[in-house]
Amino acid sequence: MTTTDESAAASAGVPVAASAGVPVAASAGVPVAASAGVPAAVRIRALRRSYGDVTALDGVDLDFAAGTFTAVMGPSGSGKSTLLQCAAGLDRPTSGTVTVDGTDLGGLSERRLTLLRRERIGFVFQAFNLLPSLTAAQNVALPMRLAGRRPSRAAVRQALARVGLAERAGHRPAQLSGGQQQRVALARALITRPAVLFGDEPTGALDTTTSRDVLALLRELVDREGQTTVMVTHDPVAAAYADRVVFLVDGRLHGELAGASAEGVASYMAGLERGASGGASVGVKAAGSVVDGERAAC
Ligand SMILES: Nc1ncnc2c1ncn2[C@@H]1O[C@H](COP(=O)(O)OP(=O)(O)OP(=O)(O)O)[C@@H](O)[C@H]1O
Repeated sequence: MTTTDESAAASAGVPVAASAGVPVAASAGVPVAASAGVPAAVRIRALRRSYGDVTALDGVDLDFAAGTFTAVMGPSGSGKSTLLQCAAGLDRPTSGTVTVDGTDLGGLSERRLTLLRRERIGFVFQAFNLLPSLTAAQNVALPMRLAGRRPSRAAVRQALARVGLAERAGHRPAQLSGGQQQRVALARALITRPAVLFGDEPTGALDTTTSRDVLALLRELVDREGQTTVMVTHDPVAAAYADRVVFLVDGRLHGELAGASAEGVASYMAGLERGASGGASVGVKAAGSVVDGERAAC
């Protein structure tokens, strides 16, 4: 199987994670949404991931509440992609637990983990990873076909309709714009109705306007269908589409903002880049509010 095939297969069904463990003033370490009685689609506890001498994740506790949209930010090398890969079952933690939709990934054999990834987790990448020789419909159906299943035409059509591409089913990637190609990748990730959709810089290869269109679609999928979504991004404007932004620094959770504006996210990031004390604080509940600077000294 080629790398592209593997990516396509991996993107066919995904789980996610959520935030907890960040010192949040009003909820004492409980994620904002979870504290409001929303179950966690992804639960991460004491997550560590080392690569030789490099500690990419250093004890992360986080919940991603069902039906919410979370952005993960932080300086380069802070562990964002590693967090997503571990939460999506694409990488194995050195220690700690990841629970997706009630299943502890650490207890699964490789085969069962692969099955869970296909059925319960969706993943989209910066690169769209579509097979150029296949039509949009065939690309959407590919992961299920690789899993030995044949999705109905109606299911494929519906998946494309959910991302606004019902009329493009017969087009090949080269006949589609970048934004449309990412929408096909989204349809492919969502066809199994995953418990969690993960995106690693899903708009990183798109121009500003197209990027906003894709972000608006992600937001709509959360609002309309309750699609739990977790996205790594470097872009404060992108992060502002999320309900919640969590910040990693040196493999640790540094803080979070709820309902933040792009300016609020940019300000927090600027604080981190100045050396942590500037904008570091933890936001809770009220839209755009920043409450409690407890981790500011990290
Ligand atoms: N497979 C690997 N082997 C060795 N080190 C790795 C591996 N994957 C990640 N790392 C290291 O772990 C740390 C975290 O990497 P990660 O890619 O998760 O960071 P990131 O926040 O996503 O960075 P960026 O924003 O630059 O993409 C880095 O120091 C990185 O070099």
